[in-house]
Amino acid sequence: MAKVKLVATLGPSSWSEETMKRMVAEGVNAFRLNFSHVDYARFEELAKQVRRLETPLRPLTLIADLQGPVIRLGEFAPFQVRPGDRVTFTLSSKTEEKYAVPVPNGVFFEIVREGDEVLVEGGRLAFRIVDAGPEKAVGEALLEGEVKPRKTVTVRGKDIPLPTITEKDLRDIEFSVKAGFDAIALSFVRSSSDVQRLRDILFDYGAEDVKIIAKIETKSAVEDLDSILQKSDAALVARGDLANFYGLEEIYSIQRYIISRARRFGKPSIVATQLLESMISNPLPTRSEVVDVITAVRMGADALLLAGETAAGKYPVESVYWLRRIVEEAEREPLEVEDVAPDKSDLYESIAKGVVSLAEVISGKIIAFSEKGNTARRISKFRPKAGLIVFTNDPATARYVNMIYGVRVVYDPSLSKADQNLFSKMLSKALEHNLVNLGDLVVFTSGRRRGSTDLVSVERVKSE
Ligand SMILES: Nc1ncnc2c1ncn2[C@@H]1O[C@H](COP(=O)(O)OP(=O)(O)OP(=O)(O)O)[C@@H](O)[C@H]1O
Ligand SMILES: CC(=O)C(=O)O
Repeated sequence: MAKVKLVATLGPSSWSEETMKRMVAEGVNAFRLNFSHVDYARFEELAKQVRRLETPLRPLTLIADLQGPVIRLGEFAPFQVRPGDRVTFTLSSKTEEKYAVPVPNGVFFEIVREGDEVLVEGGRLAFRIVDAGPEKAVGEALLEGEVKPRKTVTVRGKDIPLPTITEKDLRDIEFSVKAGFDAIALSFVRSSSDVQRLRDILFDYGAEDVKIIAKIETKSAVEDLDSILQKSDAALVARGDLANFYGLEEIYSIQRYIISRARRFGKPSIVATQLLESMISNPLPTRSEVVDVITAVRMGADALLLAGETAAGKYPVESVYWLRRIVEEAEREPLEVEDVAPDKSDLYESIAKGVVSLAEVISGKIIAFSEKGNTARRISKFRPKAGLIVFTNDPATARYVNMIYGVRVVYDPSLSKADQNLFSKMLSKALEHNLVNLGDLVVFTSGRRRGSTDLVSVERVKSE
């Protein structure tokens, strides 16, 4: 099994139970649903379908990806543009005028200025604005392509001055909590207060166990990254929308920066978008896609996310197959991640580092019990070479640590932190599940108090 976790977006190409089953067999650990295309009845059914496919040793994390504050084009007949062609963005929801593009949101006209670059569909089309007014903006096409209705529109480098959590998002959050989603991916986060706002909303629903994945896709988020990471449970490198703020050539270093900061804070990082883009229509990836996936693994990403490849492509199962195959190849060589030092102010983190060093010195395996996921995060931060087996009695924790690099999860409600024989029980279950072998040395760890990691013990696996 790959150490890097695999996330697949569900969509019309992949949401049959049979296809999902095959994707799980190929190694998918988590499913994402994109709430830009939400259909509550279907999503509720899919959430149930995901639960039917999971087992105590193969939890499946279900992620609700909120739409966030986006502006979409209105209704019009698609048309082709070539560089130099002029189009007029007009404040309306629908138009039949030639070369007119309706934008049904006044906010767009408040922020767009002469000289700005307007991006449609994440930059697939770009227009230089030559004249901007309160209800109209004239743009000159910079790229060739088809302008299509309902696609997203942004102004390069500018945040959209709408609340990060929109009315639609609020409805979607309520739905996700009720439908049993495990994590919410918050789009267009701009500061840690956006994350706190979601935390408060979840608290009001009594859904503190639902995890928050901060999508890093604005310049403000990159600039405020550390405090966002502190407040979030995971970070997602949203390479698609990052290109609204940065040049494509800058994506590599921003991805590396986000992955490395996330690890400093012991939070899982997920790399998304265009990993195997060509597989939307081809059964094989390109050479450069293979290199991109290997690069993300070597940088130390916890998880990789397929989007259009599995949601709307012709080869959803093959895409997962190739992603796993490339990841496994990348994992044959050591990671290129820097050695991080434990945070001196956090004793438990130093103990976790000690556990990893000890396991390495004695060539042992690590078995941890993690109630809320803290022990698993702390240990994984130091990237134990022999991996990490995590037992938990909490299903939310099982599905959270399931997104963390190298973690083999065992959900077992019969275990308890207070049990004097916890370590020996975990050992016999690990043997039963073939996670350890006779003769192996095992380093056990857990915490006596909630949130701590302060018990360590070493044992050799013997037949009982
Ligand atoms: N639930 C869904 N229903 C229908 N189509 C979907 C669904 N989820 C994804 N898709 C399709 O898969 C494509 C890629 O999915 P992805 O989640 O990456 O969307 P995206 O690139 O973020 O685009 P969008 O701007 O539409 O949110 C989408 O553009 C859409 O065509
Ligand atoms: C995944 C996503 O939202 C992005 O890449 O922009």
